Amino acid sequence: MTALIEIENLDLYYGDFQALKSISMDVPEKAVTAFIGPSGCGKSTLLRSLNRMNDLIAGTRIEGSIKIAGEEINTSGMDVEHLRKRVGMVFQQPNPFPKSIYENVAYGPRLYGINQRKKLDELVEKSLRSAALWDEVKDHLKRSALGISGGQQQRLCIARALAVNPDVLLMDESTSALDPISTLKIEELVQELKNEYTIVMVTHNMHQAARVSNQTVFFLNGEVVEYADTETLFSTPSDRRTEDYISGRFG
Ligand SMILES: Nc1ncnc2c1ncn2[C@@H]1O[C@H](COP(=O)(O)OP(=O)(O)OP(=O)(O)O)[C@@H](O)[C@H]1O
Repeated sequence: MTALIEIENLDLYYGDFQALKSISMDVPEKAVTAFIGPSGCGKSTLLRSLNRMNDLIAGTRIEGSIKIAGEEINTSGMDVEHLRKRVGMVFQQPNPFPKSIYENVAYGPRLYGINQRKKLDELVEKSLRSAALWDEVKDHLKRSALGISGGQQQRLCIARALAVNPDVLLMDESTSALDPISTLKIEELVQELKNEYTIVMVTHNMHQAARVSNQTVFFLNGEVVEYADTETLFSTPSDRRTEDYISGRFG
């Protein structure tokens, strides 16, 4: 598989505290990569590094290299707005804007200068279809996004991210606030989306990582302990610490 993201010797500090230690790994294109590990091991920090969301946290210092499609993103010259268009993100809690369903999805395209109604209508429909939400909302696109269920709101947030045509979708525990049926819908959706997008997901749920991902990365104390294809990592882990974690001995 081709690597879309190449991370090399990445160190990240929050003030004096080193949260990521010499991380080197590749993220393959058009596949699902899962980050697992106990609380506080650095999963979300690495995820946020991939679209420079850590820039928003005061006192953060980062060293090392992250290349996306061959382009270094850890440089002062990087256009961060453009990077976040290419690398979209969905969070733990659904966070639709207090606007209509339509306007949530049209927001990004409008920001990037698309104002033609017909073009926006097409983009909204395409994004909602890709997020497996169209059939449920097509007859009330003008209703408030805050009035739909949590699971639908999360799929709306996925549609909003897809509307600006990203290459990468980052998902930070994006199903942990949802009921089992909504979770399953998003897991099925991720299976579809990986045909077109590179997906990186943080999950606390090892069963989810096993069900959904192609590659799994196990983190501990800011380090990558093991990185393998998901089946191998869960069936024959090569590091004792991975084995202890996936068999529930800690974390
Ligand atoms: N804004 C911050 N300022 C200072 N320290 C932070 C900040 N964010 C995270 N940390 C610390 O960095 C370490 C890694 O945190 P991170 O949130 O990346 O872990 P995680 O594996 O995603 O955890 P969880 O599974 O609980 O979300 C933790 O020790 C955390 O306390």
